[in-house]
Amino acid sequence: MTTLSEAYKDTPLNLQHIVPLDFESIQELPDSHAWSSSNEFTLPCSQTDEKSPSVPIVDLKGTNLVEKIGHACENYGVFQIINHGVSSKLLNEVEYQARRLFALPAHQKLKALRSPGGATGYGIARISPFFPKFMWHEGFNMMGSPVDHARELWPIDYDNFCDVMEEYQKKMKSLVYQLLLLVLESLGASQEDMESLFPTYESAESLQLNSYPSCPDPSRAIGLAPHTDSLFLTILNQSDTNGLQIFRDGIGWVPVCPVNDALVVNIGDLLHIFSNGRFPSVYHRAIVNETKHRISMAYFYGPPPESEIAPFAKLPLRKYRSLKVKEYIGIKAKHLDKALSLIRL
Ligand SMILES: O=C(O)CCC(=O)C(=O)O
Ligand SMILES: [Fe+2]
Repeated sequence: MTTLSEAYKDTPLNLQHIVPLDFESIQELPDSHAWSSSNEFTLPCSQTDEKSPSVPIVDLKGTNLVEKIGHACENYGVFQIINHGVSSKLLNEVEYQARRLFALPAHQKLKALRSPGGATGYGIARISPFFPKFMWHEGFNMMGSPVDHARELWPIDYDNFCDVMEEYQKKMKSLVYQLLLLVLESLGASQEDMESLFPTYESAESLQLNSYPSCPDPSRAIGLAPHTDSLFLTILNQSDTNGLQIFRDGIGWVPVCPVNDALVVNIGDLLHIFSNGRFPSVYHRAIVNETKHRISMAYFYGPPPESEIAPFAKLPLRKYRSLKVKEYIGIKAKHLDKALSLIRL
C-alpha cells in the first residue's frame, strides 16, 4: 500500500529547504528571512471575542450541527470547535512534548532531519521552495508512530513523547471522522454513500508540530507563508497564542483568535474537489511575534493515497477531473497554489 510519505518521493528537496535556521543563535532577522511586507493590516484579536468571533464557533454538544458546519464550510472554510471531547490534559501534554522537542539544541534536532524525498521528521515547511524568502518556522512531522525519529532525538527517553503523540493521533482520528460525517451530510450524502466512500479503516493522515520562535522583527517575518492544506480536513490546536490568519475575499487577512480549549478545523483541497468547489479550501498563514514562542499542532486527514477523488456524484456540473489522491499530492508538491486549477475541467 502506498503511504502518504511516498507521494512526496518524486519531488525531493535540497538541504537548504530542509534544514531550519538555528533560531537560538540569531539576534537579528537575517536577510534570508526578511520579507518586504508580510503584515498588511489585519484585525487585532482584541477586537473579536466569543460573542463576535471572526470565524464561527461550533459547539459539538449543541444542536443543528449539520447546518452550522455546512454554513461554516461554505462561507468561511474554517471554524472552531468546542466541547469536542479531547481533554485539556491531552491538549496540554501534546504542546508540552512539542515544546520539549523544539527546545533541544539544533545539532540534536538535526539527528531527526527529514530526508530529501521524505515527509516525516524535523525540518522546514515543505512549501518553502515556492517562496523567495525563508519562513520563521521549524516543524516536525509524523505519520503514525514517531518512534524512529523520537529515538534519534532522545535515545533513551523517547517513550513519553511517542505515547502522547500516538494517543493524540488516535483522538484526532475519531474526532475528524465525526466531523467528516457531518460535513458530508451537509453536502447531501446518505449513510450508505458515506460508508462506501470513506471506510474508516484506511486513510491518509499526518501530525505536524509547528514551532515559531519569538522573532526580533516580526513585522518583516512570516511564520508560515500563505497556503491551503492538501487533504480533506485539518484540525489545528493553536493553544493560546494568536498567529493563524485566513484570507477572506473582499476583507483581507483575518485572525482566527485562540478560544480556550477550542480546536480549529479547516478545509483542504481534497474536500474542495469532493464538494465541487462548494466548500473551498481556505487560504491561511501564520504570523510571528516578538515575545512568545508559538507552537501549533496540525492534524491532516484525507482518504488513502491509492483512492480516487472526484466531485461527489450527486453534485451538479462537475468542475474537477477525477484522479488518485497520490497524484493530486504529487501535483501539489510541484505546483502548490496552481494545483486545483490544473485539474479543473
Ligand atoms: O500554525 C498555524 O496556525 C498554522 C499551521 C498550518 O497552517 C499548517 O501546519 O499547515
Ligand atoms: Fe496549513
